[in-house]
Amino acid sequence: MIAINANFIQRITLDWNKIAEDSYTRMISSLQGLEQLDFKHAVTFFVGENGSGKSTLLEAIAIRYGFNPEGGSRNYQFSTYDTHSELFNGIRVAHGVIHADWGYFLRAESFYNVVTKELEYSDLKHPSEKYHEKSHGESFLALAQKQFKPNGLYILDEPEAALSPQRQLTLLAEIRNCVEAGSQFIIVSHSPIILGYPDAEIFVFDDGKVHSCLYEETKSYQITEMFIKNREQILRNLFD
Ligand SMILES: Nc1ncnc2c1ncn2[C@@H]1O[C@H](COP(=O)(O)OP(=O)(O)OP(=O)(O)O)[C@@H](O)[C@H]1O
Repeated sequence: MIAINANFIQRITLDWNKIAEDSYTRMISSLQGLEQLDFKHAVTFFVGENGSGKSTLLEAIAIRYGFNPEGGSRNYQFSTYDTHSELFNGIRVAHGVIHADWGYFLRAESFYNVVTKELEYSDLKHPSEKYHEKSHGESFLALAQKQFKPNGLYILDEPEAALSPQRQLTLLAEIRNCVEAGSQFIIVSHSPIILGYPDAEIFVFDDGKVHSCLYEETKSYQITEMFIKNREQILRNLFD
């Protein structure tokens, strides 16, 4: 039986002719040979070393899909500090037959600005959730729980940054509920807990290319496992 791909974003293609010659994105080795990426699973992860280009590509996809570079729903239009790359100029998104009812771009790094905007956008009909009156992790999870809806497209950049391991598990359950209700997620993560989501495709941005790998092959899994099993020896080697 052929599985039907019900994703809202099914494929991205990258036309480097549309990217400026002096763009720093041309220097990111994992992206240099990238022409196409297929999204066949409801949950796709981008993993890899710091600086390997994950957020640059995630952000370009989000902007091309119509999200504000700093995050929020597609209704959010603001800019606190313009740092996004022009990679989105070269991106083409192949949409599925069905369009998403809702969507949210959630970034750990600009979360403060988004919840400040949520307060500014609030009115009597749409009261603020007052995220600033909660802790970082409480507010991050509360925002996710409020915004995750059926048939939505969710782009998350390092959602674990604010979350305790316990709350990362809660986030996994929220993602599961949402996926079962027809949603799609594209997530950058370093967390061995978040990456443990079943039936996901994991794209690694290391070794000068973007390529698929298994959960157990990720550095996040391997280094965490090695550390927990050999903590004393690893620390001795590290400190000596
Ligand atoms: N505004 C910018 N100007 C110049 N170079 C940039 C800019 N933003 C990012 N870079 C460079 O692009 C590369 C990829 O950055 P990116 O943020 O995509 O990495 P990442 O894989 O998401 O890393 P991390 O895991 O640390 O978040 C890095 O080497 C970074 O220094």
